[in-house]
Amino acid sequence: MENVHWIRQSKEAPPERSSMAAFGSVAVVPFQHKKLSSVNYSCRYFYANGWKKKKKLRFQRKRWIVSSTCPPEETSPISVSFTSAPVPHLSHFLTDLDTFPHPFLLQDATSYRPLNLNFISEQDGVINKVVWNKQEPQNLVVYPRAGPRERIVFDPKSVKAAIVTCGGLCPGLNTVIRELTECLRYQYGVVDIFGVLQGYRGFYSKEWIRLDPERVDAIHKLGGTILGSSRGGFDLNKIVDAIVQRGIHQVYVIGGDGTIRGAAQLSEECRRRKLRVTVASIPKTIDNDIPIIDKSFGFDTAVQEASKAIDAAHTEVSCFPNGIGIVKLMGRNSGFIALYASLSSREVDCCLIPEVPFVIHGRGGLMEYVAKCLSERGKMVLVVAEGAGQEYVGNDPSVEQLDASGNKKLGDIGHFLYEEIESTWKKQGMEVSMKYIDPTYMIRAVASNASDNIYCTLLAHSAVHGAFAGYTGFTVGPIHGRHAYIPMTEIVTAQKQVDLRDRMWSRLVNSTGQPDFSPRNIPKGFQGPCNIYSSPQSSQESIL
Ligand SMILES: Nc1ncnc2c1ncn2[C@@H]1O[C@H](COP(=O)(O)OP(=O)(O)O)[C@@H](O)[C@H]1O
Ligand SMILES: O=P(O)(O)OC[C@H]1O[C@](O)(COP(=O)(O)O)[C@@H](O)[C@@H]1O
Ligand SMILES: [Mg+2]
Repeated sequence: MENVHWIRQSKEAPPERSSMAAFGSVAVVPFQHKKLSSVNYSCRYFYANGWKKKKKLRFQRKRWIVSSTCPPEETSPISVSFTSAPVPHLSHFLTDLDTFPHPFLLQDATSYRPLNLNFISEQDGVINKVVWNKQEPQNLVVYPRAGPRERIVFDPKSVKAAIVTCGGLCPGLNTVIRELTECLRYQYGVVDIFGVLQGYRGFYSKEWIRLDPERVDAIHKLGGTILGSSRGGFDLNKIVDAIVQRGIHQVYVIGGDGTIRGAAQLSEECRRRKLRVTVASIPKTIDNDIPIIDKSFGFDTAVQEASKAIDAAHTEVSCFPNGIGIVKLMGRNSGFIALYASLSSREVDCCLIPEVPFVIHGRGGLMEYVAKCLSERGKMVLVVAEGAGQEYVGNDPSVEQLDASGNKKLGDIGHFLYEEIESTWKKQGMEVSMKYIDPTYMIRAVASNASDNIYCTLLAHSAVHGAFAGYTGFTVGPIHGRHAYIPMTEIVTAQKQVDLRDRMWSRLVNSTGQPDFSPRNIPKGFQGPCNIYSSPQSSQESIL
């Protein structure tokens, strides 16, 4: 049974470049053929007829091969089904949708042209999963692959586009604005490109500005957004009215989860009014909490900047007796920045994130670990995400405080830990050198680094291609490295958080050496935030 191969049999040969979504539910059955063992193929779809080794595969004509060898004991069929992601499209509600050739195809096109004119077909897809267990049935989702289409639904010369940035700052905002403008002008020939100032409220309360390649030429070198941003101010009807009044066809919204919730409503309202308007979003947030996509732009840069703060903390604590450095980083509900910056620096002894509750005092708690670090190394670097340990510092839940966008205002866990650690050791007459670093806005108010710049370029270009293809209510982003169009409604249903079962979190714990401070791991009698002196069992515990 050594040369077992998995063959996906299909009665009808699928047409050239057919989308996997079109195949429906399939059974995968094992097939044995010794000659195949010499053929080097992997987990891709191959069209047997198209293979060079025709002789060897003669018997397999008009069949699809799924993967190479599989363990001999697995012989039962696996059920694999494909569902197409329901990305809204103008053709769903506009019956008279004309199409036009892509400007790349026009002989007189002066715009940028890809050398090989590699257009993306509507049948091309990106699957949501690349790692699977061969014994488990698979329900795969296929998203339309991002990229230029041969036929587009707007005459580029008549298109008016608007760009807006909303929510908190993020490295790369200006690069996205620049590349939207450049792609619209140079790849499609769009002349009327407008920048909406100060976020959503700017649609109806501010003058818009004109954007062109000259104006945006050097902005990718700047932090922030040349358009300005804001929280709050989302007024659906006023915004759509402004879009109609100014004759806008394409709206590009750059923002995070809140912004995309608003953009989904804009797209829906345009559909309801039967407007020939597409709404595209480019997902932004340093928190990296957007689901489905691999990561959000600006995250890499933020991690890089956060690592500098950690380095500074480490230098400080290394030079003073019993140095304890606390670095507070952004991350409202997700601890990705804290996790990745800690992992990259390798000098962090403890990383606290919103996803992991922690006990401070008592056996197995944070203070016990601080004592251990000081006695073993004479120093400690602690990184805390702003959303961690909110049960200790959260405001009165009966009067929940929200910002203008409806986001919960957080208590200051950084200062709380600073004071708690300092006072615990002071009580014992022990000298500790406390250092507190809060680089909050410094990690996001910078220009994007090189890799984020490239990433922003791809996101912006993909968004423009998607809008010209007629998609609306979509977000763009890479899924396992390939850019795809994703319905906004899917993006806003969940927030991505650090998966504690994932090996990345294990790597962090291995790197810091921190124990599990979560309440379930603490012996009874030592739980809760304020039980510092309850049931002391040794002199060591009594100070914790
Ligand atoms: N549920 C929502 N529906 C409509 N608009 C929203 C919603 N949540 C937030 N917004 C708007 O989106 C913009 C940015 O939201 P915010 O949460 O501040 O930042 P981010 O988009 O980065 O998450 C704000 O103008 C806000 O009013
Ligand atoms: O002080 P501000 O501007 O409200 O921003 C603080 C928040 O912005 C963020 O950087 C990103 O949040 P958004 O993605 O919602 O913009 C959070 O990490 C942080 O809590
Ligand atoms: Mg947000």
